[in-house]
Amino acid sequence: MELIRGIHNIKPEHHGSVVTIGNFDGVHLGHQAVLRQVLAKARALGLPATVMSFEPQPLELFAGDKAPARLTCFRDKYLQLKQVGVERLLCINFNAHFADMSAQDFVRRLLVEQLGVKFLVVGDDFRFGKGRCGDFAMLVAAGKEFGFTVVSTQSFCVSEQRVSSTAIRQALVNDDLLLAESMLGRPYSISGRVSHGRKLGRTIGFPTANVPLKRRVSPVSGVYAVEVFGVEGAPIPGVANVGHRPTVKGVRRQLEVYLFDFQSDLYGRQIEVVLRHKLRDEIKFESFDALKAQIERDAQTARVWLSERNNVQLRPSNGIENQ
Ligand SMILES: Cc1cc2nc3c(=O)[nH]c(=O)nc-3n(C[C@H](O)[C@H](O)[C@H](O)COP(=O)(O)O)c2cc1C
Ligand SMILES: Nc1ncnc2c1ncn2[C@@H]1O[C@H](COP(=O)(O)OP(=O)(O)OP(=O)(O)O)[C@@H](O)[C@H]1O
Repeated sequence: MELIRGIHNIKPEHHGSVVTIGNFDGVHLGHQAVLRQVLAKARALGLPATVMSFEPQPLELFAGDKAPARLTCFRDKYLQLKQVGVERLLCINFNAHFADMSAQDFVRRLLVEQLGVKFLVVGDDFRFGKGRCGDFAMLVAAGKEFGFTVVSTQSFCVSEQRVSSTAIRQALVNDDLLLAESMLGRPYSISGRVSHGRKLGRTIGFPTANVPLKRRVSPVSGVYAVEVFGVEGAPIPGVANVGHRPTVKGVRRQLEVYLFDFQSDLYGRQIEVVLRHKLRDEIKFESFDALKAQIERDAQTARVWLSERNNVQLRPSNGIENQ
């Protein structure tokens, strides 16, 4: 998949495309349905399937700290879009200058002159341009004038609820990991590179791999039974905390994971931590010893939960129990 970083990097050879526009945070099942539509049309027209997305997301510019939590960082979004077969990702730096572009300029300069869009797929509630003045009707009218087709997406629902990044964030805040999974089409996970921590964990028998969340606001917090991918062929079970570690006066929020029965060095490795089950909220303990005792209990509960889950999954589906 070709990544075009910014409008200034759109080249004449990028002219002529089938485009969809949005944040695509999480690349959930609703997004995937839209992308299938885009890919099918792109194949039929012999043009590249192109996603236009924004970094930061518009609300991250407008609302700052009050912006909704992010389901995926840009790296994961890139990989997920690539995996579904998108050929081009145009990532627009959503800054004050871009936000100031009029709806007319967005259509004429960007969509028509630079991208030469031939077919556009957007939600019928899509708004764009300075002051969110542009809407679906305006795109349809512009399509007639400049010779491109605009279609709206059909709502993709799970259990009669429209799948959206917002609904998934809400499910995660409610600790409903299974509902989030049913809308994402995969379990919720956090990926990142393991960095050096304060190395206090190992002094209490729980060395942890730290994954900084950087500027990303996480929709989850607390202690989870997890499985870690990307280290060995098979996932490694463990227990993780997402939070700012009030007991040790931690400042920044991060993900810390203790992998069961695992000794090797993970520093610098890119890992994916799949959250399987929430155990509890993060709390401030009176002492480091009390924290240690609780982490021991957390680890034990996580081990039991994960092994029971695996036993259920290994059980034959014809109802005959293993002896
Ligand atoms: C399973 C688990 C649960 C944790 N729960 C809490 C908690 O409730 N409160 C807290 O302040 N820190 C919690 N922590 C974070 C510890 O404070 C942290 O792992 C320890 O200080 C080691 O930090 P280090 O990686 O910088 O060495 C937890 C860590 C793990 C692995
Ligand atoms: N469930 C869905 N069914 C059909 N189209 C969808 C669905 N969810 C999103 N889309 C469409 O996918 C494109 C990108 O969506 P975008 O990421 O902006 O919205 P979203 O997932 O609904 O997020 P939010 O909850 O933040 O509004 C848009 O054209 C949007 O209309």
